[in-house]
Amino acid sequence: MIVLSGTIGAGKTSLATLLANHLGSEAFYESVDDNPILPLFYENPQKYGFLLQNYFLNKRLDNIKDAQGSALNVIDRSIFEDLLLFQLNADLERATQTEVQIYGELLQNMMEQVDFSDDAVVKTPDLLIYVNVSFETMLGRIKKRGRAYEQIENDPSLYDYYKELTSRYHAWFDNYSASPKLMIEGDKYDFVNNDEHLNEIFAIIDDKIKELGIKG
Ligand SMILES: Nc1ncnc2c1ncn2[C@@H]1O[C@H](COP(=O)(O)OP(=O)(O)OP(=O)(O)O)[C@@H](O)[C@H]1O
Repeated sequence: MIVLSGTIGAGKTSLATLLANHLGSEAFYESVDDNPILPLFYENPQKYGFLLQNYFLNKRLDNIKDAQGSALNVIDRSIFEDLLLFQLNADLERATQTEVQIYGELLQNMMEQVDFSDDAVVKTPDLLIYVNVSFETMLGRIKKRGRAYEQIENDPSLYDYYKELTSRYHAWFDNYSASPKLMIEGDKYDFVNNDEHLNEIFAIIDDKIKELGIKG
């Protein structure tokens, strides 16, 4: 299983589709627009933060189970980043540190590999790909995509939230050690609109898959 990671608007969902197509595997998505908690969370993070994390945890585990068929299947967002977002929310007093602790322990427990039979669900990715985009690119994408609850015009406090999120993402990726990892420069390669860039990205990922011996 290949999992994508990166901040809001990094291009994970698009890359998941393109990459799965390229690898002849399947992509699995966390549908953002159907998420009933997300708009509530943006409106009242204190009230809905913990519920949102539990919602995501459940959905991401579903994705991991669904993606078991092939090591080349692609998931559009890793389960590991949620703790980063939740910790940020707690540090901004939109959730409590106790909630983060309980959530973190639950996550750890759920991710533990307890079944060693041949058909056990393998929860750790074969490869994590981080799409690194700058703060400016992130803001541009959020604006262009236009999801109402993500817009800074509707809630100016989101500017600081997004800024802090961007800087924490870099540290998160540096510290990530649950699986092999690869960083892609999302500012440099416009893989959504430029086929040449897309092919360059594919070549980088193909090399890594070969080096790691990942087979479908
Ligand atoms: N654990 C979380 N806690 C709080 N908000 C979250 C969490 N995970 C995702 N979100 C929010 O959900 C929305 C979707 O984020 P996500 O990065 O998964 O998708 P995306 O923005 O469509 O990414 P891409 O454009 O790279 O496909 C964003 O508003 C993000 O802030």
